[in-house]
Amino acid sequence: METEYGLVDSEAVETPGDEWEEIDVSDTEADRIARKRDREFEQFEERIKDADQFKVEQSVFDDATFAALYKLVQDGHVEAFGGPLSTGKEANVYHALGGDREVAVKIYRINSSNFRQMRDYLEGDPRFEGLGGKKKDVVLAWVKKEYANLQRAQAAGVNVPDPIATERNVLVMEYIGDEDGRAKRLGEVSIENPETAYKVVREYMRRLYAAGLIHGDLSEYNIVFDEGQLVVIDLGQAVTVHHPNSRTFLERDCYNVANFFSREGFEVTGDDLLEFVTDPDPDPSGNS
Ligand SMILES: Nc1ncnc2c1ncn2[C@@H]1O[C@H](COP(=O)(O)OP(=O)(O)OP(=O)(O)O)[C@@H](O)[C@H]1O
Repeated sequence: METEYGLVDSEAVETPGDEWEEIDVSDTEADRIARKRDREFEQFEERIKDADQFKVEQSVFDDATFAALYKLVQDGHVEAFGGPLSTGKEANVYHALGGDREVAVKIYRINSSNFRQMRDYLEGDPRFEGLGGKKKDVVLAWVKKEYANLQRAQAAGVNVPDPIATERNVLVMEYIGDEDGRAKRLGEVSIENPETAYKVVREYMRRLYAAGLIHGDLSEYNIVFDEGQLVVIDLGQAVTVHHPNSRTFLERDCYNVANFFSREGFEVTGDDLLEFVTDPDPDPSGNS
C-alpha cells in the first residue's frame, strides 16, 4: 500500500498466505515464525530501498540499519517515512509518521562516521565507562548518549525534542516543525526581541549545566524556533561535566551564543553568560 509518506507502513508488508508455504513436517512452529519474519523483513527492506527518499542513501544503509528501522516499525514507533530533513556527515534526519504523532528519525552512519571525534566526546562520561575503540560500538554508544542527553535535558526543564526510542544506530524523537517543514533555526528567523530570546537560552544553558550537561555545539544553528518557543536540538555531542574538556566546551558555547545575540542587537559577552550559567543561584533579572 502506497502512503503519501512513501511506503514503510507495517500493514503494507504483505503477509504470505498458507497456500505458498510448503509445510515441512520437521519444522517447528518457531522455525515457521522465524521464516515468516525473515520474509517480511526482506519485503520491508526491498520496499524501503525502493522508496524515493532512501534511493540516494541506500548504499550507506547496511542490512543492520534496515533491521533497526524494521524493529522500530514493528514496535509502532514509526509508521511511514517522509522525506529527508537533513543530510549530514554523521547522520541523516528523516521526517516520519509515528504511532500518534510526527517524528524525526536520525540515522547515524556507522562507516563514514567520524568515530574518533565521537570517541573523544564520550571520554570521561561515567555512563559509557569501559567503551572500547571499535567503530560500531562507539557509534551505537553515541546514539544512546544522544537519547539519554535528551531525557536528562527534558527532566531539567530544557525544551528539547521528546526522545521516543533508539534502535542500534537510529534515534526516533519528536518532530519539531509544522506542515510547512522543519522549525527554522534561530539564525534563519528575524528575532523581534533578542533580549527575551537571550534570557531563555541563558536559562536553558544554566539548567543543563545544573543537570551536569554541557551542549558542546550550541549556537544559532542548534536552537530552533517553534510555535513561539525556543527548542534546543542536536544533543549528541553534549558531554557531562566529568569530561576533561567540559569547561572549554562550555566557554565555547557561551561565546558562540553571546556573539550571536550581540550581532542581533543585544550586547552581551561570553564571560557574562558563563558567569550566569555556572552560578548556582543567579539573579534572573540581571542583564548579563
Ligand atoms: N527533532 C527534529 N525535528 C525537526 N527537525 C530536526 C529534528 N532534529 C533535527 N532536525 C533537522 O535536522 C538537522 C540536523 O540535525 P542535527 O543537528 O541533530 O544532526 P547533525 O547530524 O548533528 O547535523 P549537523 O552536522 O548539521 O549539525 C537540524 O538542523 C534540523 O534542521
